[in-house]
Amino acid sequence: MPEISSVLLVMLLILINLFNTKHASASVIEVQPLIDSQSRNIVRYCVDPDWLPYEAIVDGRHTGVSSDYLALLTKYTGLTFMLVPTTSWRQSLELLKQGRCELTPILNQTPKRDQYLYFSEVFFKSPNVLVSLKSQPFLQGFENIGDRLLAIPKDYRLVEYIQQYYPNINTILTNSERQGLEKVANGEADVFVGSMFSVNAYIQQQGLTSLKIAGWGGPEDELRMGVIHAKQDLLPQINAGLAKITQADHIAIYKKWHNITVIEDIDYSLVIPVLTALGTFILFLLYRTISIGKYNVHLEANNKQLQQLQLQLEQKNSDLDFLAQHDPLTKLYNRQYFNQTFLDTRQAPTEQNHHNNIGLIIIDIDFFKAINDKHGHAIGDKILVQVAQVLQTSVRERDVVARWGGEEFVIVCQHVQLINAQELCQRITDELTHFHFYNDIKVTCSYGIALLGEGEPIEACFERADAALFKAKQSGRNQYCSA
Ligand SMILES: Nc1nc2c(ncn2[C@@H]2O[C@H](COP(=O)(O)OP(=O)(O)OP(=O)(O)O)[C@@H](O)[C@H]2O)c(=O)[nH]1
Repeated sequence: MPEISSVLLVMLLILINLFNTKHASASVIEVQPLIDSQSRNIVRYCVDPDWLPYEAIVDGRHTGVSSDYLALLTKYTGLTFMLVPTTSWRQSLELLKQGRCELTPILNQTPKRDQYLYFSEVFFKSPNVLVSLKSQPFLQGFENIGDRLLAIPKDYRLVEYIQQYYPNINTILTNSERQGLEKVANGEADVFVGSMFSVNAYIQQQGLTSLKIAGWGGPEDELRMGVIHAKQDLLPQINAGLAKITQADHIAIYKKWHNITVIEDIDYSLVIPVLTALGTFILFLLYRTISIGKYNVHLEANNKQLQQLQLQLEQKNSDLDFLAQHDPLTKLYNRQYFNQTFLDTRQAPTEQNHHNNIGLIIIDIDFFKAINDKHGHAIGDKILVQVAQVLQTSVRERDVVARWGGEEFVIVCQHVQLINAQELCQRITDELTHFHFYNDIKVTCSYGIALLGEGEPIEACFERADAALFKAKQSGRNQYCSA
């Protein structure tokens, strides 16, 4: 992760640098038009058009460190500086030699240049550095260059320096610092020597990240302004102006143009494993997401199935509950329900039962065997169902009708007197008379009535009702008897 962060940091620094450079290029010295070429206040000057951050010509305008210093000199000397545009440093030097330029604002002093220029005091210093591919060892200085091919911009002070002090070094002259650096990056030269500030700027602008600073390159640059011999009278004014430049001004210019940033090459040996690991992790996440998605679909289907099974189970349970308490043929309560509810002998008769005035009616279909015999058992079943309907519709809502077994039924009435139970039996008899049974079969019933006595067990009451039924049968059927 630190590697990724440093890559991002370097990208950020490059962007900042580009912004600064662009911003800076807008900071140009405004050159006043030449009104009177003989005027003492107008100084024509030439620059290196391609030597950022020291100086350059961008869109026909002078920019860079020397541009800012000339702006200060304009303020402190009253001189007006007018740029004579050139396309190369060599051309600028030629124009200076010819007197068509009177000043150049930033350069090193050399014996050759002394022949046609006078130099101001030093106002800017910068070390020179050796630049090589990262694969090269650290060279420390010119002593360790050996057989390597050294690129130097032509007409730069360093050419004279190398020729004088290291004549055995193999050199190749380039048109500019930019071209020299590109030759090293391309492998056409092994080492380049140039000013640290401008080297750094070019490496960043061109993205030459395969290069590194491999050592110091000779004496540091001591940069001055140069005026042609014919204009030597300008020199005191210029030195006086330079002397007025405050430390704060120097630092401001230095900060504005000096942004040395060591550009780290992307370490692909680390980036590739990191990307591979990241890719693997993303693939794993993808696989996991797909698997979970499939599992969820499967789970959802299972849940639906489970819900359906649960519904079926609830239905079955409900059916079972119903069957446990009801007669499957007539759907009336069955004998088990009746016993559990009314005839549980373990329960003593309660006060509640007595207060409720419970009446029991046992009902038995007359001559049902003959119906079965004559019309068949299936019709017999249908008759049982129809009798059950008649009983159910004849009772009040709170009365309970149950099939006791065979062709026998029981009705449990609450809050009844004997007369009410007898009326109920009569009502049922009337209903049966008018009811249209299958095959126009005539159906009658006999009834045994008993009211629950005070303190009497329900069981005993039931036996009395049964005895009353027997009596009704004995008395000719189709009638009720009370016990
Ligand atoms: N179809 C049908 N017949 C049943 C069912 N349960 C009992 N039976 C019949 O009911 C008849 C009862 O006959 P019996 O006990 O002799 O009584 P009965 O013929 O009704 O005569 P009485 O009660 O004396 O009037 C028998 O033939 C049983 O087979 C049933 O669920 N369906």
